[in-house]
Amino acid sequence: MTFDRALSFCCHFVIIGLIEHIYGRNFILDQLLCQLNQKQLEAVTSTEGFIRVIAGAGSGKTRALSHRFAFLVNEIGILPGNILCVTFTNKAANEMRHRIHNLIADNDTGYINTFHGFCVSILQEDSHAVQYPKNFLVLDNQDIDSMLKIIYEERGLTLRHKTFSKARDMIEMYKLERYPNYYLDLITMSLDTLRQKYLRATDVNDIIFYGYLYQEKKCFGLDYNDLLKFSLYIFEKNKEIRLKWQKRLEYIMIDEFQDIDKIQYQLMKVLCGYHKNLFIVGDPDQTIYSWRGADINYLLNFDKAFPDVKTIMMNENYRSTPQILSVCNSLIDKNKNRMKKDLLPMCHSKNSVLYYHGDTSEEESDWIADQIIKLHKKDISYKDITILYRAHYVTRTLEETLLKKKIPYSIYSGIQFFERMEVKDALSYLRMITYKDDLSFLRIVNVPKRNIGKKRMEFLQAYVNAHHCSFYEALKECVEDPIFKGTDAKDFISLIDAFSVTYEQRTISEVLSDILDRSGYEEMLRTTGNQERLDNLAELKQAVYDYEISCGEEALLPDYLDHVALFTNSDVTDDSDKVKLMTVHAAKGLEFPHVFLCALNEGIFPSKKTSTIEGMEEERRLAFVAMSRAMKSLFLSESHGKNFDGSTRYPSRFILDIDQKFLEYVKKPEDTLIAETKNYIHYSNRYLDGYVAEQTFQVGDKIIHNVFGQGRIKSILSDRNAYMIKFEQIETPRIISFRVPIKRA
Ligand SMILES: Nc1ncnc2c1ncn2[C@@H]1O[C@H](COP(=O)(O)OP(=O)(O)OP(=O)(O)O)[C@@H](O)[C@H]1O
Repeated sequence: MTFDRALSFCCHFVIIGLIEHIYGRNFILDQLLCQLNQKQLEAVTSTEGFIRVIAGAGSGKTRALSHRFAFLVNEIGILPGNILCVTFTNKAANEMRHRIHNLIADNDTGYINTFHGFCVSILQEDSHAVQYPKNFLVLDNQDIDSMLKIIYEERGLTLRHKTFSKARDMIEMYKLERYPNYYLDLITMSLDTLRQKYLRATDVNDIIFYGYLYQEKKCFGLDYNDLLKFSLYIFEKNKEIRLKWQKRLEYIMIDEFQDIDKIQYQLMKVLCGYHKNLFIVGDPDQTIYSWRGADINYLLNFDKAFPDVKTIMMNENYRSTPQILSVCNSLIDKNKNRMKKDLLPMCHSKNSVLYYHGDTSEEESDWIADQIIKLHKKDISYKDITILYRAHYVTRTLEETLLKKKIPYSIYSGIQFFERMEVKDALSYLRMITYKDDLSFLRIVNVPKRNIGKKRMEFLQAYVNAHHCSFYEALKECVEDPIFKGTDAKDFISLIDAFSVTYEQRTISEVLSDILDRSGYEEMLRTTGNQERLDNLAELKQAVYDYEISCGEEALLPDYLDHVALFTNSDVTDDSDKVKLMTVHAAKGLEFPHVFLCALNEGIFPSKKTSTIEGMEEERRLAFVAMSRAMKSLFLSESHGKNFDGSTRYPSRFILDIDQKFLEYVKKPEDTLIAETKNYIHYSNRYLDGYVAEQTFQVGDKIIHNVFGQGRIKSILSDRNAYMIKFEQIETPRIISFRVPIKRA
């Protein structure tokens, strides 16, 4: 949080206090509730039992959730610590926390977190039930890669066997599908037995998988899957702990319920088992994570799974203009498998949705840039403009154009902020002070250089293996050995030990600045003249400071480290005046005044990886999510040319799906291109799994085939979706798929 924001919070609390003093509590309640429409009001005040809100995009779900929290606290008198509010991302959790802060004027905002983040809270309190220490490590991708490095070196594997990113995916798949009970190995096996299992493995995947489990257990590290599995396991095995959490969580609210997966659903079911107060909000049209296990049926069948469910529908949209909503409604209406609902506009405007077809991608980028310049001339800030796309690779031409036309922009992604070398190093120093774990040790013991190179590390590794201790313990025990003569090992130990003793009495930001200074890390960056890295460290310090302000007294270093391990790049916001570029997935749950959705081409959006009918519907939902982010204006564009694989680029079917009367064509594709596109879509649809071609003819009908000419249907092979046809010009009959167009003769 910036200083300005902190100040505005304080002012807000003072003002609430004053109003309460002058006008009394009912005035505050009226203020709280008068910001809501009828349906929102119903959602906010229906506190008991199982409530499902099916809400359209921009209909104020987030507003309803935050006001409901405030109503429970301010009106009913529930303590914030007895409410759990689950959001989809950390960014959304932060946003919700701020909003609730504003509404309840209380520092304690209870549990507002993602499922993973909430599991960290469970385990911080109860990991003893699985013999894990309270200070377990939450692992992120870089930690996993460091572990893979150790395994690869130990077992002679190379990236040719498997890249780290494929290995990570494989581990996740093994945990979810192949060995769903893997966590029992972590919990019940001794470290030695786990190591034996790893050493006995011969298959590459098994070596990596068991090597990883061994490494995880060795440092008491838990990845995202483990956090959920461990929590569920504890609840299953330990009735007392389960009851404690169930009793504590008097009210549970879950946002973005359309994207919940099986294990999150199981956890939620356990948690609401005592008070039975569960409030869920979701939009079936915004399910975009099926590929990661999300299942829309949990939302649709909620009323069958729980007793006396009250369902509230919210369709009044406060975000977008009527024109934008007509485009969104008309697009999503083309999905067959959906609960029909239209978004109703509450805003007024005359701006049309513009569509531009470029002959080349340069032309498309030029048009976008020119539109941005026009908006900017009308006093619209760059930061109110966002360019969305399906996949990162389309941004190259766009970036070149923005640079050329001197339009400032920032991309939400690339290397993730918390994965940048200097940020990871700084966090490793903090972790070293707190946990003294091997991963952090290996990362920073020789950064900056302390003359502890390969030979000395091998020496330490041998000591660790022989004495079953950590690297840090090994270094401390061997520091007087002649091999460490001429190194800065002693200074390193004094530094870490000194900070370990004092960090609990200091603020995290103080510890961070001090360790970066005294370790010589910042000095190292200064001497190499790396300003960008220094700027990133400054940004990290600001992030730590924001965390301290929003968490109050709870802000301890171990909490911060757990919090930060759950972060992704989309959680870092850049508030400077720049156009934002991001993928549609990253834009989920956000809104922007002016939106450009570019590269709307077949093979890009919908993605060429789409291989099923359901997948195609998910792509359409994704396009719907993209368009429904726009508040005041929406610009759609695409361009002709060739794809990477040499295939022709056609305009996306999603443009054709939209009722053309809702689009204003700035430059329209030629009629022939539109005809070709329709033809392409027609044919490519038939290759999607789940495509059911209809049987349109009966036995005996005379038909004409494009190539074989006239013929007569002899029989219908329903099980194979095909006809047996005797063609006049061919002697023997042929089996012809329903997929192929055949005309009646
Ligand atoms: N009752 C209301 N009156 C006026 N404005 C409202 C009302 N409810 C919500 N809004 C405004 O509408 C916009 C959308 O609200 P919100 O972000 O809560 O929607 P959402 O349902 O969470 O959206 P999505 O699912 O598309 O991410 C916000 O700018 C919000 O301030």
